[in-house]
Amino acid sequence: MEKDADGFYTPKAEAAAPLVQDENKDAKEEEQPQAAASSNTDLIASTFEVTVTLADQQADPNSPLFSAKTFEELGLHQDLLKGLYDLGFSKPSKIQERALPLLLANPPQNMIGQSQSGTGKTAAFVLTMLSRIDFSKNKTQALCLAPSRELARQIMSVVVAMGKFTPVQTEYAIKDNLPKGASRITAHVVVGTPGTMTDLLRKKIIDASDVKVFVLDEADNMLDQDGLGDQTLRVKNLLPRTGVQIILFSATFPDHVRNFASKFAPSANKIELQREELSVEGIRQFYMDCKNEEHKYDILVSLYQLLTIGQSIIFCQHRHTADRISKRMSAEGHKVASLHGAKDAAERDSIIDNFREGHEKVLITTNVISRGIDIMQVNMVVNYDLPLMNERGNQHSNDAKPDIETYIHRIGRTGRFGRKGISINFVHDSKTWLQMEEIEKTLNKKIIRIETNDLDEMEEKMKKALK
Ligand SMILES: Nc1ncnc2c1ncn2[C@@H]1O[C@H](COP(=O)(O)OP(=O)(O)OP(=O)(O)O)[C@@H](O)[C@H]1O
Repeated sequence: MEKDADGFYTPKAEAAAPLVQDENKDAKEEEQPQAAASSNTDLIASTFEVTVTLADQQADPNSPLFSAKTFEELGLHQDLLKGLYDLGFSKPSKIQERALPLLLANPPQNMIGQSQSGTGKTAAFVLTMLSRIDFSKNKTQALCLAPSRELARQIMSVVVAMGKFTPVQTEYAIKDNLPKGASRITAHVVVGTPGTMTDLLRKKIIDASDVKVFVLDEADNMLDQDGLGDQTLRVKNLLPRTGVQIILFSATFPDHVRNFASKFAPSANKIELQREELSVEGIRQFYMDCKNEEHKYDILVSLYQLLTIGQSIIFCQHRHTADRISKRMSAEGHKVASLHGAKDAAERDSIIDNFREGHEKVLITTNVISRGIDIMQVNMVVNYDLPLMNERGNQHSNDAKPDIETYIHRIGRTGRFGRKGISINFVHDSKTWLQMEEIEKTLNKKIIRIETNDLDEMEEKMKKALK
């Protein structure tokens, strides 16, 4: 596929032709000679199944037209293929295989896409944004929203890396990131969080008149009426009424947002996971039976050696818990970092960057980075507090419900793209027991006990799980 006279990268519907031919010619997955030798694509054993429902009910979702075994078949511009190879991507992952032909087809259609954590959803929507931009126009054409600044920054790094060989211009819509006095953003792609994005659109700093792709990453979270739903809807209402392809991606779409998602992205093609398929195979889930709240802290400290073999993320329900245990551990000579939403923007950026670069090995945090964050070296996640539903009063009530979606996202910070990982839940009373049991039941996945008083057994079990 070439750029047309206007400099527009067109993911033409003709891409369908070679797609069918290749599929018939040879069902084998061929190695791409151009692809980087270091590619780790073989790590992704696609054991999970997705259900594809096309907006066009006459079409057969299992047609080879709607699946692509190679990036070349997709008719991606060669500058994007170069970007992919430069990143070491040699062939599409399962979600990319199924989603990209639908996302890139013309005329553009909305998409609601679900696949497990760490399976490559970002590349699917980033390639779509980059493919639809007319680089000859200095106008904003793609917007992407994420629930946290950390995730927005990570998505931006993928846009920049995949677009390395294109003339793409990018800008953030996150707090404290715009140059002072900026009065106009003309970047092709703007990635941000909903509050700041609304602000920039309202003030006409971003002119939305040419926007043709609107992506919500972690879409169930972005649409949740108890959370970011209102702000996200405000952004949508500031975009052109027609001609915008709406793309929603997440590893989870709980029932209470599915309806709203279908209204938000009407007539969307849908890719869905079965509920039993939600948690990733490579993540071994454990629990430790702690005596009480204080014992949880002692156990965490005793785990420190193991936490630092690779990198670990410790999730707490509240900011003050994250601060308290990180201060205490630091005072006792352990090197840990803590990150939560009450820290200022610059500090948040430097904490996550340090962790990403491996300067810190243990990060104590809250749900703020439970979603989307992709750091391959993280091989352990600890639920110091189990995630609980965020209903008013619920967290402290005796029948507080576990937040299954957040649990899936939290443990999904490990076991990325076919790697092995461990998650450990701390339970310490009958309430937390019941909550963990509910998680186990809902996900239909055994959570294995590890003794808190036998460090050797613990280490052995964990090392085995990571093999
Ligand atoms: N085709 C590919 N080949 C090689 N690596 C890939 C490919 N696609 C994605 N990856 C890598 O897999 C990792 C996980 O991808 P990504 O962060 O997009 O997952 P995700 O599905 O968005 O997860 P989450 O639900 O947690 O947000 C990233 O490090 C990415 O670089």
